[in-house]
Amino acid sequence: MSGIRTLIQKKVAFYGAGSMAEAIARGLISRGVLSPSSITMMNRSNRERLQELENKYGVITARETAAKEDVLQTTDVIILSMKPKDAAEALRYLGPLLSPGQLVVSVIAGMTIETMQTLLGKKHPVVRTMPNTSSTIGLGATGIAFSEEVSDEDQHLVRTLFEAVGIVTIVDESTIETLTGISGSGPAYIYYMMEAMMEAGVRGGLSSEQARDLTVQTVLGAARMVQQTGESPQDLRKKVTSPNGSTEAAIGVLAKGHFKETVHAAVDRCAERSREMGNALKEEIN
Ligand SMILES: NC(=O)C1=CN([C@@H]2O[C@H](COP(=O)(O)OP(=O)(O)OC[C@H]3O[C@@H](n4cnc5c(N)ncnc54)[C@H](O)[C@@H]3O)[C@@H](O)[C@H]2O)C=CC1
Ligand SMILES: O=C(O)[C@@H]1CCC=N1
Repeated sequence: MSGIRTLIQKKVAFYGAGSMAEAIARGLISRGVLSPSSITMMNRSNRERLQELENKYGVITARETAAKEDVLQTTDVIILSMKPKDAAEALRYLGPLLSPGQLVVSVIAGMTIETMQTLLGKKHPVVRTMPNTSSTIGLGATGIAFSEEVSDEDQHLVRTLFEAVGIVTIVDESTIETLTGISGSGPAYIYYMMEAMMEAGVRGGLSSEQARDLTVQTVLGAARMVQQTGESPQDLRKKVTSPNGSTEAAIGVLAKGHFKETVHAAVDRCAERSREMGNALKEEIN
């Protein structure tokens, strides 16, 4: 891959090698933003998983403690991509290894910039992001909040990294939990809706393949309609809904089941849960 020109000439390490790390790494590689040889992935102890990532994407992996330590000491951008419960230990370990030129980027739900810097033991430049798994295919949606210490150049770098795998919005840190409730966790709500539509299709006599194809195309088409026509979902919904017709009947059932209120409550609960996870991490400081 060394002959391929890539957009960013920086080394990036994923500290945590699960689904989110894979989604971003895969997106960055397939979009030609980073070469696989610029990416190092590491996890706590699952060597088979690292072998799988090496085989699939040609990335470098760090398995032994000394190799991991070397990566964490020398890589330009370290992407924290472990679960919140593992973050405190990892950040405490990382802090003393970091030198000033390195940038720490977190995708961890709930963990605040303040908590990150406290656990690192210094006011190191850190970035709090909330991406989603659609980054895998370049259709991610990522919210980003920077600590004061992040230089303009590094802000640009992080933006470029995440824009390569979807859209980016820079937000005030205070809104990132709500953003998690919309776009971070949002794909799961849409999948849940799709599961229900497919099940209903099969119950009504469609084959599972038909139900799947029709549901997928319907979700895709609806999202594209909002994007490409510029019309609001409400106006587009009205165009589907003939007076006294079948759609109106269906929407009536959803409204009776408090569909909108349920979605609002789900988003609120997601944001609240992110805050709870953040608070649990904060408590680990003392
Ligand atoms: N999955 C998703 O849709 C999204 C996840 N996130 C965030 O991404 C983070 C990771 O989530 P997933 O990828 O779903 O989790 P996962 O469980 O698939 O992956 C976590 C990885 O972290 C590694 N790890 C744990 N402790 C470690 C340590 N001390 N040193 C090195 N590696 C360590 C594990 O071995 C594993 O490879 C979470 O904090 C989550 O909040 C953010 C946005 C979306
Ligand atoms: O479920 C979670 O906690 C993570 C954060 C956003 C999506 N997945």
